[in-house]
Amino acid sequence: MRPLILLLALLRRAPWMAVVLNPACLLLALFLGVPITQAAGPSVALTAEETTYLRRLGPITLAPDPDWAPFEHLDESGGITGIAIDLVELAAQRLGIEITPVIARDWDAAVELSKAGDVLILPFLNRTSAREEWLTFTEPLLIDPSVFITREEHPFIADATQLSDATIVLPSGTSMEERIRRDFPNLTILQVPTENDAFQAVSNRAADLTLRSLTVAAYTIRKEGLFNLKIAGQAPEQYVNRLRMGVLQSEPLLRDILDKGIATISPREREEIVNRHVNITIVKPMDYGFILRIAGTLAALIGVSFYWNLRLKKINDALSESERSKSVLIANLPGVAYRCRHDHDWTMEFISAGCLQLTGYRSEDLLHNRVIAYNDLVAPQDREQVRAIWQEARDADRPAALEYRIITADRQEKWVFEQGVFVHDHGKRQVWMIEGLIIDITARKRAEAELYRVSIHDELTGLYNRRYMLERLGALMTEFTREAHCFAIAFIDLDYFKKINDTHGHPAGDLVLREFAALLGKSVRPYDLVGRYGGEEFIVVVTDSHQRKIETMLARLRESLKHQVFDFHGTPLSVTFSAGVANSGDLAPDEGIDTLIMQADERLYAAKAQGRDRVVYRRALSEDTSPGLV
Ligand SMILES: Nc1nc2c(ncn2[C@@H]2O[C@H](COP(=O)(O)OP(=O)(O)OP(=O)(O)O)[C@@H](O)[C@H]2O)c(=O)[nH]1
Repeated sequence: MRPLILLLALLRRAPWMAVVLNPACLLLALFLGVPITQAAGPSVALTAEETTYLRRLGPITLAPDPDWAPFEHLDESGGITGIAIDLVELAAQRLGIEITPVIARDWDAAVELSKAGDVLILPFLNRTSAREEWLTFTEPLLIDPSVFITREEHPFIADATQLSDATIVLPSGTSMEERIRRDFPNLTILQVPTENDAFQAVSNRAADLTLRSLTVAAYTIRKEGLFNLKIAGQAPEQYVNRLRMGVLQSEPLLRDILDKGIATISPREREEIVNRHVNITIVKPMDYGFILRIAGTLAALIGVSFYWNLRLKKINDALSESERSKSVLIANLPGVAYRCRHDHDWTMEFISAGCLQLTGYRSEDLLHNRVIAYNDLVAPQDREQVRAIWQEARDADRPAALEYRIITADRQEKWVFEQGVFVHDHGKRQVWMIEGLIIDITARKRAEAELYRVSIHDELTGLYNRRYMLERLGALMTEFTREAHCFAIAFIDLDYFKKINDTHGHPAGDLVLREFAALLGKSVRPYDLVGRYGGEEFIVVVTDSHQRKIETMLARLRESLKHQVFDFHGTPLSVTFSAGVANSGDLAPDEGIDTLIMQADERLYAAKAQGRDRVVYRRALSEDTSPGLV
């Protein structure tokens, strides 16, 4: 009997001794490094029913295998010892019960005692269906893997099904034999009487391998000095030993009580008990096949990762290059790239650095309207139109392109061209932002304006040219037809102009043309139109014309001209003009601008024919005209 069982038994019979023994045990435990919990009293509370049951049950007997070291075996003094015994004792101590071992001759005898009901418990065995015929099993006291044992020179066993021509040796009467026959039909089975014989058979080459509990193997190799043996591989999961107490089927309550005690044993306590008997550190043998598989997988992973890293690097390089060129492009734009909200302020979320040059404000001044909103930069007269164009683009779901003016920080007006697009969400339901470009087109606008100005003006006199005058006459005619706004035209031609050219040269004629044009310009109201129709012929268009107004204007012109002397390098030059006038109000309904021009032209010729220096209005009037008469 183990000293601990003796001690527990003593305490149960004479509780007063605990007063003396508890401090002594505590000191002893501290000295030996034994966990305090092991010295503590019962830690499982039994129910009244369980206590009554145990009292009625009487001695709790168990029959260990006397020859199954290190789990259960006889020590030198004939007492039973081993891992199983220590685990049972610990559970019993936690339960506060006493378990009495009955030492049988051998394992078979122990089984017979159990089958006969002479002992209540077989302490440490795997559950099998054969054993379940008379036993009920507790939870495992210990879980112990099974391992293949071979001689030193034997290669590591990764998969025992691959072994050929191998003989496996097993002790007879174990639960393992039948399973091995089924799972490893490739192996020849050799049976020997005891556990120890199995190890010896491998050591002395009677068999190639055996399959035993790891704990037993470690213990036996060490104890028997079988150093030509080694643990060569772990058996599959179904060979793991779950070593339990087998309780007579008639005593399920005893099994439940024992389970309560087993549940209190911690993994650390199990490990300490096993080490106390085996004193081994288990170093798992190298599974080269497994390592090769892992190495292969790792190599494949490294290869794949290397490939993807390369691809990623290429993509990143391309992206960086693309980002770089985009940045360079944006930085060198003749304007700005932007992203703004479609709100009243056109709130900028991003605007490139060109902002400063374009607007006189830094990008950060415009971001989120910090200093100024973009809408405030748009020239007030263009704001409505800008908004309308963007709204139209949004409604039609298309990009927008527009030109408008902005007012810069130093109050200059600049023309800009903007092109942008709405950035939608995936469903295109909610508009996010507008993204686009704004470019300074002031220079182009000025060039265009100059081109246009040149295209509609006469170079010598600065008056509108014939093409522009005809264009405007067409527009006035349309307006007249639609809204009856009358207008009158006068063709004015200088008299005997050729003589000036002939007498004083072409430059003298140019001077007269320029000076006369200036005089003509001054004679009309700002909203009347004056142009050079060709050569020395001019045209005046008087809008909202009443006969009186054009008469007054031409009379004033003749009067001015009478006193006007053009100075050509000291040579005084003077000139008169003849004119023919036609009024849109006098046209028949089917007559248009051509008729009006023809009438004015005819009347001009009439004025010439009548002696020049006069104005002819209507045919009726022309009969009355005399030189100088208006
Ligand atoms: N200096 C100058 N002369 C021009 C220009 N354009 C036309 N002329 C001249 O104007 C003159 C027109 O002469 P005519 O058509 O005979 O007319 P006119 O001499 O004024 O005689 P009437 O019109 O009948 O009074 C021509 O000598 C043209 O060469 C111009 O731009 N500069």
